[in-house]
Amino acid sequence: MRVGLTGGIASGKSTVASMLVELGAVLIDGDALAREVVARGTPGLAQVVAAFGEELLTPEGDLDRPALGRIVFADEAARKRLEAITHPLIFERYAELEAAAGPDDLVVHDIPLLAESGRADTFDEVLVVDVPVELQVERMVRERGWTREDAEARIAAQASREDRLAIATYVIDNTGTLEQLRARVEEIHAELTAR
Ligand SMILES: CC(C)(COP(=O)(O)OP(=O)(O)OC[C@H]1O[C@@H](n2cnc3c(N)ncnc32)[C@H](O)[C@@H]1O)[C@@H](O)C(=O)NCCC(=O)NCCS
Ligand SMILES: Nc1ncnc2c1ncn2[C@@H]1O[C@H](COP(=O)(O)OP(=O)(O)OP(=O)(O)O)[C@@H](O)[C@H]1O
Repeated sequence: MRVGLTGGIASGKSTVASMLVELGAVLIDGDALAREVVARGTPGLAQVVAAFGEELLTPEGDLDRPALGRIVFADEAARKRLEAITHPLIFERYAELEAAAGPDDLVVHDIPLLAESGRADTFDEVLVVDVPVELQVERMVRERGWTREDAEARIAAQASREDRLAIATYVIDNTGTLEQLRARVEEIHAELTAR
C-alpha cells in the first residue's frame, strides 16, 4: 500500500513518520530527497547554481540553504524556478525508492508539498497532519529559533490548511500531546494493515 503523508511546516509530519516506521512502515522522506538531489557535486546543484548564482555555494561547495531560503521564500517567481529544477528530480527518486520496496510493505511517502503537487490521487490513502497556523508558528519560534517573520513567510509559501484537509483520507489532529498523537497513529496503522 502507498500512503502519502503531508502537513504544513512544523505540523508534526516527521514525528508521525517515525512513529509509523517504529510500527514497521517503510518511509520515503521528501525533505531528505530534496537535500540529496542538490548535494555537493550533483547535476541538481549545478542547475541551481546556474539559475541562482555561484554566491549560493559555500567555500566547501555545498548549497548555502539559508541563503537560498531567504531568496525563494521572499519571491514566488524565484521559488517556482527552484521547484522547476528540484521537483522532477525529487519525484524521480521517490519512484526509484518505491520500486525497491517489497510488495507487502506499507510505504509511507512524507511529501511536504503533496497538496500543492496535484499528485494526491496517486496514493491509496493520504494522511494529513493538521494543526492551526498559530501552533506551527509557535513551534518554529520556540523549538527551532526561527523569527516569527521567517516562520510566516514559509507558511505563506504553502497550501492553506483547508487545501490540505481537502485531500485527506485520514486527518491526524496534532494539537494534543505526543501520547495522544501516538494513539491516533497506532489506530490508523492498525486500520491500514488490517486490509
Ligand atoms: C529553499 C531551501 C534550500 C531551504 O532549505 P532549508 O534547509 O531552510 O529547508 P528544508 O529544505 O529543510 O525544508 C523545511 C521545510 O520547508 C518547507 N519548504 C521547503 N521547500 C518549500 C517550497 N518550495 N515551498 C513551500 N514550502 C517549502 C517544507 O515544509 C519543508 O519541510 C529548500 O527548502 C529547498 O531546496 N526547497 C525546494 C525543494 C522543495 O520543494 N522541497 C520540499 C519537499 S519536496
Ligand atoms: N504533539 C506534540 N506536542 C509537542 N511537540 C510536538 C508535537 N508534535 C510535534 N512536536 C514538535 O514540534 C516540532 C515539529 O515537529 P516535526 O519535526 O515532526 O514537524 P514536521 O512537520 O516534520 O516539520 P518540517 O515541515 O519542518 O519537516 C518538533 O520539534 C516536534 O518535536
